[in-house]
Amino acid sequence: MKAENVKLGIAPIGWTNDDLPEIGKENTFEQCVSEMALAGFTGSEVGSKYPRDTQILKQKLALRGIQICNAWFSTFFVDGKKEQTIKDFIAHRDFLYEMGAKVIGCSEQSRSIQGQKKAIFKEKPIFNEQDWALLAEGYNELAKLAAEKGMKVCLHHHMGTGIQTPAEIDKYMDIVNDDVYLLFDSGHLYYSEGSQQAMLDVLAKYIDRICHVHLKDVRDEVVAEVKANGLSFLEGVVKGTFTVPGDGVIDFKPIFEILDKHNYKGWMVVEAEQDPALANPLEYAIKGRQYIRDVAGI
Ligand SMILES: O=C1C[C@@H](O)[C@H](O)[C@@H](O)C1=O
Ligand SMILES: [Co+2]
Repeated sequence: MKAENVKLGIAPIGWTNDDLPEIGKENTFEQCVSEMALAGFTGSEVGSKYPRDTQILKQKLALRGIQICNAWFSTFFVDGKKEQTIKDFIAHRDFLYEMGAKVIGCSEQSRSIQGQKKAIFKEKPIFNEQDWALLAEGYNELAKLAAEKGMKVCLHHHMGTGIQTPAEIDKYMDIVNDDVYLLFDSGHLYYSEGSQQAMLDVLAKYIDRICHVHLKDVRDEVVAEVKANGLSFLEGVVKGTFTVPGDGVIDFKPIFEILDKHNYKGWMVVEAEQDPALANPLEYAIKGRQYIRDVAGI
């Protein structure tokens, strides 16, 4: 890949999982960002242990050569919580802007089961036409608010949410304005479809509307167990559904090729939530970084 186009980050979720705070609670913020730098990354998303004071956070990150490139934001438009979502979004946007990020990765969490004890392959929400209209109206407004600061809004398709499958991504991309973007997460698409090709098709189809990338690998045998036993998303995470690129079933070479061919400019963020007691975060960060060096040439 062309090194001048792409920056490499890693998410703190491999050290401490904010969806399951028990996982990695012993890992400190300082350890996390120091190990990110040690493994060769220059960017990070934001975890709950990060200082919220932007001056303090900037100083601690600058010491390690790390920049903030994005932070997760939950939206609740389909639940009818537009006013609160917009208010919270503006505060989140201003924090990220102050930190120098250019994109805001959002996920529609109305009726999401990703944090619940429900079978991830059986009980996800399905949006109706009225839900989709609320979603489009909300995301079109977020895009305008982001543009006020020269930033972009992208939606994170996610297991257990109303926008998980390629058909749901198509619907979303169809009904929002062109200035609303997509966050491509390899792990969530592969997990949902069980198919490398389906994942690549989404990437190729929307490459010009993708402004942020999460690199997540998947362990097929854990997905099979999740399916067979009706496990929840988080039960799967604890068992090791996800891992760093190169350690699971996904071949990232064609992903890098599509991104490179279309001159993708932005961040690729390794995001591999698993139990840090079983998968040492520094060791796995180094493993993921080496794989990217070997396969993407950056
Ligand atoms: O981007 C992400 C953020 C996490 O909180 C989430 O559950 C994870 O799977 C993900 O892709
Ligand atoms: Co992700």
